[in-house]
Amino acid sequence: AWGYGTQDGPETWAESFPVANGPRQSPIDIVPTQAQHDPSLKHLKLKYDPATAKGILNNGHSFQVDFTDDDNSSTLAGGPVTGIYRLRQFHFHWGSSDDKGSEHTVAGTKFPCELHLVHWNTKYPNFGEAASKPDGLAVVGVFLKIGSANPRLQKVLDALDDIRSKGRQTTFSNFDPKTLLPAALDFWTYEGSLTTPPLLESVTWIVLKDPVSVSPAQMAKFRSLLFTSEGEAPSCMVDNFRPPQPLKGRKVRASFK
Ligand SMILES: NS(=O)(=O)c1cccc(NC(=O)NCCCCO)c1
Ligand SMILES: [Zn+2]
Repeated sequence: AWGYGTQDGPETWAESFPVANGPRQSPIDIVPTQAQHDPSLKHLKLKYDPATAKGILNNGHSFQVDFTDDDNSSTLAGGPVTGIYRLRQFHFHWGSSDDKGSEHTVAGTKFPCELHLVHWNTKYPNFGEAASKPDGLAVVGVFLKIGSANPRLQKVLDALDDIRSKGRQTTFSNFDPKTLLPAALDFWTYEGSLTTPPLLESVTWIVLKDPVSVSPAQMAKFRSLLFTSEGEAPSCMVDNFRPPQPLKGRKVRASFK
């Protein structure tokens, strides 16, 4: 199976997932001076109901907070997408030290952590179907930058003690992911893919320009998770990020001047 190590990491993924070398792979390096302001882009409309938060899971690659997605209680609309996309889960990618960890980079700058809020297009019957369509998914990316402790992260980080090993999950309720976002929702957008296998080219990426803060102590909590299951030799869950991929002629648009 795939991972982030030397034997199973991003440089090996094309062996099992040839789309890894496809025309619209993610993440990318975002170069602000090359991004074109598109005044026709609508503002992002995010409506999240805290009651849809369901559980938190260590899936062996990251940890994710899952949401019930059987109605339009938690949705994304506007921005670069047409129609309504339902929130499915959010998760993070982070580094072994504060100088790396994000998947997208900004003019070569790496952030210590990146949050992904994953939504699927309700024109399709479910997430699995949507994930195989070119307009099936919309992922909002948020950079985390080292600074003061972020109180909005604390409930998520406090739950990590219960999901230390791969396969562990616990209930996680009454959480509004909107509290994890920066004040301004200015964004860059481009057509890309899942950043992990199966690397499906089905994602409209919406990467927010403004980061939110995370403290070094909070980063240490992310790094206390394990890639491995209980009973296996423990391996710290760190550096679970794919490096930037070739742009291959794609345009990155900016919602702001
Ligand atoms: N990292 S990401 O592009 O936001 C993203 C979003 C939604 C799904 C995925 N990847 C997967 O679901 N891969 C299947 C197995 C992953 C963990 O079990 C990646
Ligand atoms: Zn991700």
